[in-house]
Order: sequence, then C-alpha cells, then structure tokens
Amino acid sequence: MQIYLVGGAVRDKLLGVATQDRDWVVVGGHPDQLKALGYQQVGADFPVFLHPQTKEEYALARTERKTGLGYQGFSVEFDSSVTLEEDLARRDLTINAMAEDDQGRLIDPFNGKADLDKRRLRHVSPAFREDPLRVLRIARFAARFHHLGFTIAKDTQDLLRLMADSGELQHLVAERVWTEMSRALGETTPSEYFKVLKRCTALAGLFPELDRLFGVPQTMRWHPEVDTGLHTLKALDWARAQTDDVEVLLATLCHDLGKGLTEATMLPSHHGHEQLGANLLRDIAKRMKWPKGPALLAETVARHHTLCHRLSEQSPVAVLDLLKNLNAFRQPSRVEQFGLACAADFYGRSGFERFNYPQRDLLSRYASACLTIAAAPFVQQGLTGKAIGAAMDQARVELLTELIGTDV
Ligand SMILES: Nc1ccn([C@@H]2O[C@H](COP(=O)(O)OP(=O)(O)OP(=O)(O)O)[C@@H](O)[C@H]2O)c(=O)n1
Repeated sequence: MQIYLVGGAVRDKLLGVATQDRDWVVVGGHPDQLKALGYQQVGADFPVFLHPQTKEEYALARTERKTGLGYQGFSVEFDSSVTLEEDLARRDLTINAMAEDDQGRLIDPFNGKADLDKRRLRHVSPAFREDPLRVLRIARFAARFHHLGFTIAKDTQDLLRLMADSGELQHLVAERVWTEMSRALGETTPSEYFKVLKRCTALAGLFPELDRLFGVPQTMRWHPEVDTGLHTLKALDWARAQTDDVEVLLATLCHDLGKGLTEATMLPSHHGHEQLGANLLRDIAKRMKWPKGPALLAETVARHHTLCHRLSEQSPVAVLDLLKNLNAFRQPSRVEQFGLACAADFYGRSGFERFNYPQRDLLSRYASACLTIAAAPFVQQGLTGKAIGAAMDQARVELLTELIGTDV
C-alpha cells in the first residue's frame, strides 16, 4: 500500500499559496487494511477514510470521480489494481492532477506544473464530463486565481460550452450548486465565477434571473456606461474586498435582480424593481435551496436597497419596516450587513471614479446607510416613530461628524 499527497495541496504548494486542506490517495490498499489501522470510513458507498488523528481524507485510488451530494445510491466498485496514474487521469484539471510521494517527489503525468507556470486552467481528459459540477468548479478556480493571471485554456472553454449547451448541468442537485456558488462568492475575484458561467452559457440554465441582467441598461443618471449585469459584478468585487461574509456577498449579487423584469416597461428609472426583485428572490431561494439566513438578507436588501440613496426622504415608518424585514431586533449584526451591501451598490456604479466624488461623500453615504438602521435599539425600547426619527437624526449627525472630522 502506498500513500500520496494529491490535488489542491500539491497545487498550492507549487504555487506558493496557503492550502485549505490536504487530500491523500491510497494505491494498492484495501478498506479492511485502513480500518484495521484505525481509519474511519466516510459514507457507506464511498472509498474515503479519515485518518484517526489528523482527520484528513484518504481516498482509495479509483477510476470514477463522481462525488458528493446528488449521487446517493451511486457506489464505487472497490478495485485494488487501480494505479496512481489512472486515478489522476480522471481528475478535473491538470493543476489538480499532480501527486507527491512520501519522499516529496512530484508525480505529474499531465503537465500540471507547466500549466501552473503558464497560469492555465486545462482539463485533464474527456473524463472531465463525468461530473457536470466541474463546470462550476472551473469557474470557481478562475475566480480564485484571476488575480494571479490565470485563464482557461481554449479547449477547456469549448468543453465547458459543450457541457452547458447539452443541458447536462440541469441534472445537478441544488445543494451542490449552492455549495459551489457560496464558495465562489468568497474567492478573491467572485465576478470571474459568473463571467465564466455567462461566457459558456451555463448561467442561463443555472441562474436565469442573473443571466437576464446582462444587456439591461442601468438608469442613465447613475450609470452612463454599463449594463445592470456588469454593475452587479463590480459591486460584488467591491463587497468582496471588504468582507468574506457570504450573506453580504449574496445580497450584493442579488440586489438588482428585479431590473431584469422592469426592462421592458419601466426604463429608464426601473421604477418598482425593488419589490419585483424581492418577490422574485423568494421563489429563487426556494428553487435553488439557499439556506434561510442568506436568503432573508438577499430578499431584504433587494426590497430596501434604494432607501439608502434617498436617506433624507425616508420616514421612520419605512425604516421600521426595514428593520422588521431584516429581523434586526433579534440579529443586530444584520444592520451592518445591510449597510455594506447598499454601499457595494453605490461603489459599483460605472464611471464612479470619473465622477470624482470626494472621499467624504462616499464615506458619508455608506455611514448613512448603516446609521439608518442603527435605529434598532431605539425601536426595541418601544419608542414611537417620531422619537425614532429624532434619535436617528441625532445618531447620523454624530457618526458623520466622527467619520468626516467636520461638522455636517
Ligand atoms: N468534481 C471533482 C471534485 C474533485 N476532484 C479532484 O479532487 C481533488 C480534491 O477536491 P477538492 O478538495 O474539492 O478541491 P481542491 O483542489 O483541494 O481545492 P480546494 O482548495 O477548493 O479545496 C481536486 O484537486 C481534484 O483533483 C475532481 O477531479 N472532480
């Protein structure tokens, strides 16, 4: 029995970046051997074992790589004659198909190291198609390594397109898609995930409401150049630079979904897109099986995000409504999450640098967004709408003064 380090850990070591976890492959081993050594099998159908101390994953070498949720009932035949090369050949990308032996020697039959050097994401073989989730994985790796200059090889782009066009991604179970998307939101350049899926046409099947935003013009006053899809992605990258909170990032991604529906009738103002988007999000969250927390924040941000743009016009009743929708009385942290997603909407405006807004203006708008909902404690004390309004005004002035360093 031989054991090799494989996959992400080998790739990340060569790339000189921190790795998340280490995976091992066991060649020529038998499940009973591993169990006798104290390894614990994970899942009845799956040849993966947890190391008794480190709890790292040790997988028996195999020639079938369908993984995870959605393949219940699928069992992998155990075959101790599978070689390391055969196992590596069925992996997704060449940069993920390298191994290291116990002497630290690299085993790289598919030139993964050369692809790392060329900053290239390239699939290993036609076996890539065994798991349609890999289309999403490639998009996620593109989002993770975009800042290092990685691009997707032409052949691999063609394959992604082929798989998307064939409709095979429609069979993916919602939970797997959510896991990939939520991980992608936390990658360094999350916009790349959606750009890759858009380019290969997968986005239209996976998330049609988001796909529809591309080509929908923004309100001219704020966004003279870009369409709503590009505005959304710009906002998302800005939000990611501030936080890795998936709830905020999902809410930022979804804040303008209603504009896909207002295009025909309500341009140029997109009047009513907030309500339409929020209603849409209820159905989307159910269909895509998003967890409750992220779904709730996304819906509330969609419904109320424009409130921050016209803060001075808001009545305490409107703010109260927002606080209730946010569930801010039970979860005060939602206040800041909301403010951050609204700030991302603001920073995502096209040509925003060109407008040359002074820094203090941007800061004050962001602060205002946070402060509007910072009224929560006052509401908790049972104050009336009028008193809340007065308290908010006072709080807003105080924070702005502190942030800007001058009287407002
Ligand atoms: N659908 C999949 C899932 C995984 N793998 C292979 O299994 C390895 C481990 O998978 P995973 O832990 O999901 O990915 P990592 O490459 O380790 O990336 P991360 O840093 O995101 O964990 C991958 O490197 C890849 O070789 C694959 O080929 N196809």
